Amino acid sequence: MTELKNCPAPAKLNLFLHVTGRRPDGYHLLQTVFQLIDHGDTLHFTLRDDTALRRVTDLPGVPEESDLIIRAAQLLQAEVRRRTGSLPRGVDIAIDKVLPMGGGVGGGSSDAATTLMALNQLWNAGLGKQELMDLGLPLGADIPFFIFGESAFAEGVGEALQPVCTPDCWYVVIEPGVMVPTAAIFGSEHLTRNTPAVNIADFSSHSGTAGFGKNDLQQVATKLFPPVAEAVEWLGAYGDARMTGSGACVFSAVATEADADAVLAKVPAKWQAWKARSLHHHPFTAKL
Ligand SMILES: C[C@@](CO)(OP(=O)(O)O)[C@H](O)COP(=O)(O)OP(=O)(O)OC[C@H]1O[C@@H](n2ccc(N)nc2=O)[C@H](O)[C@@H]1O
Ligand SMILES: Nc1ncnc2c1ncn2[C@@H]1O[C@H](COP(=O)(O)OP(=O)(O)O)[C@@H](O)[C@H]1O
Repeated sequence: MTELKNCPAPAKLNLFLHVTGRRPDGYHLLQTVFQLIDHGDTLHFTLRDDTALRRVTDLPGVPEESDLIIRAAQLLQAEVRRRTGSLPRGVDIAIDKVLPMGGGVGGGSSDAATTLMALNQLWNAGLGKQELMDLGLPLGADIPFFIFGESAFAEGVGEALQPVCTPDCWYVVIEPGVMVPTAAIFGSEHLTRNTPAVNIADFSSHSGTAGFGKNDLQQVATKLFPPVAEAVEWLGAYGDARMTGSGACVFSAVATEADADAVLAKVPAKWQAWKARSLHHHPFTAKL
């Protein structure tokens, strides 16, 4: 095999996100439910004759060397060399970028996770799922989840994962048109960091699960970025609207695709908005 085309990198939504404490290194301890959705980027991998790792698609604002796709590929290439003594062949990586950057839908992390899974196969590297998850974690806390490959209840910084049953539904997602820097939200003096711990059964036994808990990062993000507050208020007229991750995207669950279309038809033109269906499993791990 010399190429892997059309590899999906789906987005996630954080159905709730509680900040329960802080690690000694300053990183925040979270509890969250990650929901996979059927909207995302698509990556294409082609082996090269040398050992270079190249992104062949321009991504405005993200230099090639800092792209999580390239950094993930470098990590795995080095790991394969450590294990086998030889460097695997280089790769050209193309990306159809759909997901908003800094949107809280995990685009960069999902791209990196798909890269690790695709190159593990293309290079016959033979790493197990947990090994790939461990390799990805230092690059981004959401990467292990995407490799885990199913909707999950997460703790720690997001790396301690348990599968969880989530509702089959559609989501309307609004992009409020601002990029929210994750570090600024976690660094805010106004962030509450002591939400009492819940357990997976509390989430699972909640009937309207999309409305369980809250997003502790939302209060800070809406103060710093008024367009996020505006989107929460607007979408709130159609259901329980909340922010995903550290923002900026805002989502609400609806029962059917027709319901999603009805809300989308009314979204003010100044915002990008889209619909997505909940997924139980990652569409790429299912293919592997
Ligand atoms: C908030 C979440 C929820 O899914 O998602 P996104 O909104 O990014 O999608 C993640 O925990 C995002 O984790 P990760 O992707 O690793 O965050 P980064 O952007 O690398 O973090 C930027 C900075 O935020 C702070 N940070 C991040 C995560 C965390 N649990 N505690 C922190 O204190 C750290 O100062 C870190 O240096
Ligand atoms: N392949 C990539 N796609 C998106 N962002 C990337 C990528 N590689 C690096 N980044 C950087 O990571 C940051 C966070 O991106 P992203 O994962 O899309 O947002 P979020 O963590 O809010 O869901 C971006 O602002 C960008 O600078």
